[in-house]
Amino acid sequence: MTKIKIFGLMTAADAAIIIQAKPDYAGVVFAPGRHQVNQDQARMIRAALNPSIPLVGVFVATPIEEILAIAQAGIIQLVQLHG
Ligand SMILES: O=C(O)c1ccccc1N[C@@H]1O[C@H](COP(=O)(O)O)[C@@H](O)[C@H]1O
Repeated sequence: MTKIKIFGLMTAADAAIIIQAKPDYAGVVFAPGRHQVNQDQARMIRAALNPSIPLVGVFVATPIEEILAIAQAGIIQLVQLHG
């Protein structure tokens, strides 16, 4: 079954729009680039999202301890290791 992820959320306002689209997943990018967010931004996005939409964190060459800390804080529900 096809699943849809909308990624690149950067603000709580983005999350409010995403809720209406009802994707299977939403994604935030912690890797450097134009979509990059920090933990505080990601926490606000998580809080603004519908709880039924899992938030995926995209990481590139990030120390596992940092990824685990973000996941264990409940900011993201899934980890995407990119590259
Ligand atoms: O989109 C980004 O800014 C980004 C930056 C660094 C790593 C991953 C990024 N996005 C994620 O990668 C996929 C797209 O991958 P590809 O371009 O097809 O290789 C996208 O779905 C985001 O999850």
